[in-house]
Amino acid sequence: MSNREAVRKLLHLLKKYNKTIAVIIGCLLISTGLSLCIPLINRQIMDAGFIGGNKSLLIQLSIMLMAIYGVISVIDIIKERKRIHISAKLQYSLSEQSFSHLMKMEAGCFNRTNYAELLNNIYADINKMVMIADESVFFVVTQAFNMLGGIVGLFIIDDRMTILVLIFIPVKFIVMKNFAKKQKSIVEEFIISNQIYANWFGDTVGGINEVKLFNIYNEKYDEFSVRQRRIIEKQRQLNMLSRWNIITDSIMVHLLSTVIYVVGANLVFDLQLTVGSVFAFITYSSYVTGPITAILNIGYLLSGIIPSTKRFYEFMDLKEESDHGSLAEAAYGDLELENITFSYETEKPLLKDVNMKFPKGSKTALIGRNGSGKSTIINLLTRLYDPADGKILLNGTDIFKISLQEYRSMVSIVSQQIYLFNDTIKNNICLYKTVSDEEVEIACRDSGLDDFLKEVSLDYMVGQNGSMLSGGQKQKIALARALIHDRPIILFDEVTSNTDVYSEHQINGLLHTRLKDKTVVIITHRQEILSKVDQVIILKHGTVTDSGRYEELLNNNDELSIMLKNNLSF
Ligand SMILES: Nc1ncnc2c1ncn2[C@@H]1O[C@H](COP(=O)(O)OP(=O)(O)OP(=O)(O)O)[C@@H](O)[C@H]1O
Repeated sequence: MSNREAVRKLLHLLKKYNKTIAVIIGCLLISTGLSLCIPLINRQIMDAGFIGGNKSLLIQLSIMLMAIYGVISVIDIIKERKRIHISAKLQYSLSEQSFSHLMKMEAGCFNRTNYAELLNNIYADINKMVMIADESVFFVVTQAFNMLGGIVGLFIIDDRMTILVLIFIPVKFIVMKNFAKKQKSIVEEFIISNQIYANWFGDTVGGINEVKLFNIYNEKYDEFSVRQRRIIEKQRQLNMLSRWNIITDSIMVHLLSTVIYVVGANLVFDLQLTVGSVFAFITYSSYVTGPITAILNIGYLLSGIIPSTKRFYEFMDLKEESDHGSLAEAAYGDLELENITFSYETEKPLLKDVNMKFPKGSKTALIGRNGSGKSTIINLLTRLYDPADGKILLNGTDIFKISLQEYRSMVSIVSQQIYLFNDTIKNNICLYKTVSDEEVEIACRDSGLDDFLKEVSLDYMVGQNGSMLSGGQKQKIALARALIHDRPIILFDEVTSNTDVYSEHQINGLLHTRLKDKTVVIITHRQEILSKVDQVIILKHGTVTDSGRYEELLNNNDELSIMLKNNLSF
């Protein structure tokens, strides 16, 4: 995305608030107009009041000044309320957009990024983008007005000295522009360093147990040190640059004031100018030179906002799950994979022309060596990924013609990689579905979780991703969850890998009792289950090599019989 496009997107964000922005700019123009009168009043206070000895005029003008300051303050409060309102609305709207996009993103988008990096990027980018409603952005709009008023004020006082100020403008502009350019490049490096750190941090915290068990703390510490130092160095450079910016600005302003004092003093001594005029002139000159910094500060500000805007919209452009199906109600029936071709990465084809049929209410076991594509079939059946070619049919209807929500409401998954929310066992089972306690209890009994529930209650908090539970207990919660949601198609992804013989027996029993009418696809190499299912499908390197009833395959498929006889795992 180009800078121009990023600016266009930012302006588009503000479009909704046109009216409020108009009020803010109106307020700023009124207060700028009022402040332009202040130097002239001050000049009168000095010349006619103090030097001329006119006490009553001095009091009147002082009261007038106070009133002007009062009005400016009231206007400022009105303006700030409006501005803060825009800022808060923007923050909510960007957060809301990013959250709903995140929920709809394709599963593949999460393969190369971790949650800490995502959180860091979204949080940092939104905070930066909201700065488009920063006070200084609106302030700059009125600065042209301020400059113009300042130049008029200067000319009113003395046109010769005004030339001095006008010569100063391009000098200051060039110096300040250099600062803005440098800051832009440091900000970009700072953002990249932060992103690298957040990615590394999320990855390291995710692998905290590996760090401990493999004693790699020192190596991780070194990595931390390199990454964190890079960020701190960039931050240091930014702080120093900003300090140099302020110092240079102030030296230049003082230089101009000194020149004005010297030239002004000569004019005062020659009785061509009053003392009050010199002070008013200095104030007006700050009205003219000040905006240069303010305008370039916008460059400063934008140099931070634009990279964040680009990254935010690149994130927003990540592909969402396709959901073009219009069918809001799908009929339960046979599930079929027809000539399915699929790959996670284009250069590495995985599934090649795969055909499978799971008749309504049937039980199918998928077997094959590691990496043969079993879980990938489940990923396609849950529509976490879309096939590159071929069709998946439910009761003869292409599942892509069914709305994603409707299709997903027909499928449950019991996976070895179940994610448990940091909530109670009951809430993890029900997942926002309202069910009676009795139903939950029955599901817990059928899933074999009731043993564990003798030790803890259903209100037991499971910890971050079920960290307070064993692998087997987590899988039983996954099974109870599937039973409670009672969907017609149930996919078991290696659920028996973490279960003991008793639980395996229980799952096998369930398949032929409570789940009797469901279409079940189960990835397992457990013989007790294989021997009872309606069909076993063997996958090898992404293709179906054989299928049939277990006993038939045992007799006809050499590879299977050798492996099972030797009790080798698939
Ligand atoms: N998200 C992914 N992105 C890229 N490649 C992937 C992804 N998930 C799996 N793969 C690759 O696809 C291939 C098939 O993986 P899959 O998980 O389907 O195998 P599997 O048969 O279930 O294996 P296992 O028995 O080890 O669980 C593997 O080579 C794997 O490296």
